[in-house]
Amino acid sequence: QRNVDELTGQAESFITVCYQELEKSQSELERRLADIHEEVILTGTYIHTEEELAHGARMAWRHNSRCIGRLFWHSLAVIDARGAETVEEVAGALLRHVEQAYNGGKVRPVITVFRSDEQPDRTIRIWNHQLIRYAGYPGDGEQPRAGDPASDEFTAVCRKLGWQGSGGDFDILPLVISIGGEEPRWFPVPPGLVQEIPLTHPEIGRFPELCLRWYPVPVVSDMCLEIGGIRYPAAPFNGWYMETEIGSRNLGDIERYNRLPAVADLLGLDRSTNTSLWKDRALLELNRAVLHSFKQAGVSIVDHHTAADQFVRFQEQESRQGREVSGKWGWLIPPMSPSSTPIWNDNTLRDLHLSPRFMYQKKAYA
Ligand code: HEM
Ligand SMILES: N/C(=N/c1cccc(CO[C@@H]2CCNC2)c1)c1cccs1
Repeated sequence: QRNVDELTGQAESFITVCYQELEKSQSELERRLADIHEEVILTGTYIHTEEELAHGARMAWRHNSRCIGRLFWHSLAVIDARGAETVEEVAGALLRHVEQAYNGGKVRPVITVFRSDEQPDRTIRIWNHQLIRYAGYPGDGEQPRAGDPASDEFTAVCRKLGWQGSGGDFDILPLVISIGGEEPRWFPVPPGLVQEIPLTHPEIGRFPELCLRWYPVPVVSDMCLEIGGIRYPAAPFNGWYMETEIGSRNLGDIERYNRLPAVADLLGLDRSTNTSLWKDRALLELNRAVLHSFKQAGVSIVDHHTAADQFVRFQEQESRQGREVSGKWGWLIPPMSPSSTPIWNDNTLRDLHLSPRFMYQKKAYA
């Protein structure tokens, strides 16, 4: 009985706000609430309409306290894939998501929502952290490591399932999907689907000697979307990149590709002392190379200053709508030159833990 009351309460809160924002009438709201109440009593759950699913997903983005890119929350394209039954159908939907999101370089924010987790034996899980990501190879005593250390564990799972990579720094991992307790199935990403971007620099002609590249679209695929008490454990979503994610973190972090020394050496910087600020100069040129290369390739990307300004516009927009903004300062400030952005001095940010929301969930493997 508790679950029925808890679910009914969560449904009521969501539907009330959702129908208000969609400017539906009071009678339509009351009818929907009565129908849901009956459905929950009869079946123990309830099914979202396409409209409720779409607006709920947009609200979950708008609510996320860690996201700097929320100005465009209203434009999220929502693909309803709750009817996908087999792993083959799921894999097909994921490949279509990547294509739709890339959109020839004019990246579109898209989310694909698969069925909710009512029936455990039919629950779909995507084992990838992101649909497109590079493999990681720890190497052994003799062999040097290769690829993205963040992918080492998942890459080992893929190899155990029979997938083979080239062992290089930029092998694109397969899609790994499971349904209920079944063994996961893996599907290679077709080579032509991902137009990777080789990194060049606007002034440093020898930059390509670093042999660096990155994929155009980040599609996070391991978070759970919760709307009005209903959980969707497979709901991959993408936006476009902010350049520092690639330049400062993915390629810059010591425990990731750790390329700052190589960039500094190419620049002929003095790495024998911190006071030359060689790491800072390497970070700057690496981030400039990322922006330059994406622009050259005609692929959407945002720099951290523009993204911060857009976040301030989002705060103003939300204030006009009479909504408080949920924010986590430590996540919203960019990893490069944070104090030069307007977010730095914002001491009003609070994490409001709003729902609908995106949640972390137990890894599908290990
Ligand atoms: C449109 C362009 C977008 C940009 C530039 C952007 C930027 C970012 C950045 C830089 C982060 C921090 C990531 C990190 O430090 O690892 C973030 C976090 C996040 N974003 Fe956005 N975002 C965008 C769109 C979206 C969309 C479309 C969604 C979902 C519908 C979304 C949901 C989230 C969530 C859930 C997090 C927190 C992830 C976590 O806790 O690990 N974002 N965003
Ligand atoms: N630009 C982006 N960046 C990210 C947004 C959310 C999560 C991530 C990756 O998160 C990892 C876990 C915490 N940091 C790295 C990256 C987007 C991905 C999907 C929509 S926008």
